Amino acid sequence: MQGVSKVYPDGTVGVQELDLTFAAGELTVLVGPSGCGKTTTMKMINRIIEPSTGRILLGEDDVTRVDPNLLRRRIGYVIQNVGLFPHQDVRANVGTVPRLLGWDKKRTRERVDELLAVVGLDPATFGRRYPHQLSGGQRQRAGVARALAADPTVLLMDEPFSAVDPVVRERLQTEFLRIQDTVRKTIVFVTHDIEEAVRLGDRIAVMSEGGKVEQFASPAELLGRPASPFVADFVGSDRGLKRLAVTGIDAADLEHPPVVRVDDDLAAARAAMQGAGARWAVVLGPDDELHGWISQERAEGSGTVGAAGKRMEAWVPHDATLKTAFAQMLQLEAGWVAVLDGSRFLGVLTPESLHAALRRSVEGTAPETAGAALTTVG
Ligand SMILES: Nc1ncnc2c1ncn2[C@@H]1O[C@H](COP(=O)(O)OP(=O)(O)OP(=O)(O)O)[C@@H](O)[C@H]1O
Repeated sequence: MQGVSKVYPDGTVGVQELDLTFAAGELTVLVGPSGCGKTTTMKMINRIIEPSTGRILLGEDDVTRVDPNLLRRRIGYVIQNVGLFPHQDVRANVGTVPRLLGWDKKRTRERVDELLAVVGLDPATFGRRYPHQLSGGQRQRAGVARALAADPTVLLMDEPFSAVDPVVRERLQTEFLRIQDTVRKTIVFVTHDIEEAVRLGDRIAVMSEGGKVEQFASPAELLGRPASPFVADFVGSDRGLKRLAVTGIDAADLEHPPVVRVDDDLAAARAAMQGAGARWAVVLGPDDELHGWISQERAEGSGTVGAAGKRMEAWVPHDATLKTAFAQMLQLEAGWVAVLDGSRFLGVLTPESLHAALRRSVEGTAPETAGAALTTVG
């Protein structure tokens, strides 16, 4: 979108001089308070609303020069409460655009069944049902399948998950992320819910009244470095906590306590802890798999580490987020969690290293300015 404005006939400015680039294959979220122009922005992309000025390019094409009907077949559209046709069954609903495109019956049917399976609706069970015979979550899934039917390059989603309860919403979000992982559409997603924005977005545009973009950034950057008091206020005072959910574990974040083996004797364990100046050591099996841990106290006397050590349940895979690691720590009342690659031990996270990892994530996403470099030192 280049210099796009929308002034409604009554003089209301929906959006003003908007410049935004949506990267191919990414999910971009438009988020902001009610009335800030999110829906106006989205609906100009498929020309449900005509822009007053400016240009909107889809690849090479200026969308204002494309026949709107042809345009909308290239752009899937999912709205709140789905907008499924009430008098058509699920199969007919999902097959809408392929039919418009003149696909034959067999091809349409195959595509519909494939998509229903993708969104987790068994075609045999749900294909012949009408929208009122589905739950809110199932209707939403059918809506997503319909939007994907003709394999559009772009998907517009306007608060698609806001009409269902929080538990169903979270499940739909998880499923949707899985679908996006396989289809990799260019998605513009409108929500007023910052949690949803942070969870789903590759990039997030925070908008304020008049369609002004206050910040356009990755979730981690938005939470770590809000560009203005407006953004800081909008993302919330618990943004530090929210950031845990969007920050992955980096090898450099891990701590490396002394390591002993299950069949080592206790004298060796004592020596390892003394050598490292540590009060405890991680106990590993022969293939570096996590067995547990042993404290200085339990390492007194004679015998093997395996017999004296304690089992350890607190672990996370290396591709988990800091939030998962922190949740494990709290749930198991553990002072640390092990980070594993498959079953292989990589290192541990403690509250201190979690905190350092959060700080690192902010510094890592910051532009390379002299100021940022200075704060990193020390
Ligand atoms: N047809 C219209 N005529 C006049 N003003 C309009 C029209 N449609 C929208 N507006 C105004 O344009 C501004 C932006 O509206 P828009 O629907 O884009 O906001 P939004 O961010 O999507 O809000 P919400 O989160 O409440 O859905 C608002 O002030 C709204 O009142």
